[in-house]
Amino acid sequence: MEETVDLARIEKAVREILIAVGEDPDRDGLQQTPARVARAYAELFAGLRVDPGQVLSTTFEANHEELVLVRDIDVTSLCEHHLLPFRGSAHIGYIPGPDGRITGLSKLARLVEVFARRPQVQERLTSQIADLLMSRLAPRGVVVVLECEHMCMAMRGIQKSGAKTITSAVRGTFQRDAKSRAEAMSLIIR
Ligand SMILES: Nc1nc2c(ncn2[C@@H]2O[C@H](COP(=O)(O)OP(=O)(O)OP(=O)(O)O)[C@@H](O)[C@H]2O)c(=O)[nH]1
Ligand SMILES: [Zn+2]
Repeated sequence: MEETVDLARIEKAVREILIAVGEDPDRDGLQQTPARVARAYAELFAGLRVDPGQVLSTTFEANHEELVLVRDIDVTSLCEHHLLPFRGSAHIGYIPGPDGRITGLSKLARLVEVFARRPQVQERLTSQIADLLMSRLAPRGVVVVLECEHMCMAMRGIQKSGAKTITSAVRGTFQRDAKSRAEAMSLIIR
């Protein structure tokens, strides 16, 4: 895992892109742009340098063997095909396992951030969240639903703004038991 982002290299590349599209990278408004874009990319791809497992290192005991659901978590990521944003909401639910371990609610949102700040496809982002929760919390089940609009479909190409892509990843009891899956989905899908 690279420890730091090579800012100088991004700067050089962005300057090249500006020239390639017919701009003058030395004109007043663009002089600082390569450096700004480099810093922006360092931020937008910061998740590549974070171990997502660490996010779930704090867990608590609780006598709650029923659904915990955090919905409407803001999610913004960059599609790995065009490096354009896709954004929307993540809904994450789980049923704690027999040993009753739960995690802090904010950690679910932190987990979304770590995986979203990488070049992504929405399907993988969805399943990475579900799989990490399964492996770290050993819950009875996990359900993750993402609803996002992709700028690569809105700003360019087919140019259909407003289209929402919904992806889900269900694990454990939600996969086996249609009733508990339907219950979770009824709370998620409005
Ligand atoms: N499955 C999936 N596809 C995505 C995601 N983000 C972007 N895409 C799609 O990736 C595909 C890339 O297709 P290509 O034909 O290689 O690229 P393109 O010529 O730019 O495609 P168009 O967008 O159709 O113009 C497009 O259909 C995008 O809509 C994602 O998160 N998941
Ligand atoms: Zn795309």
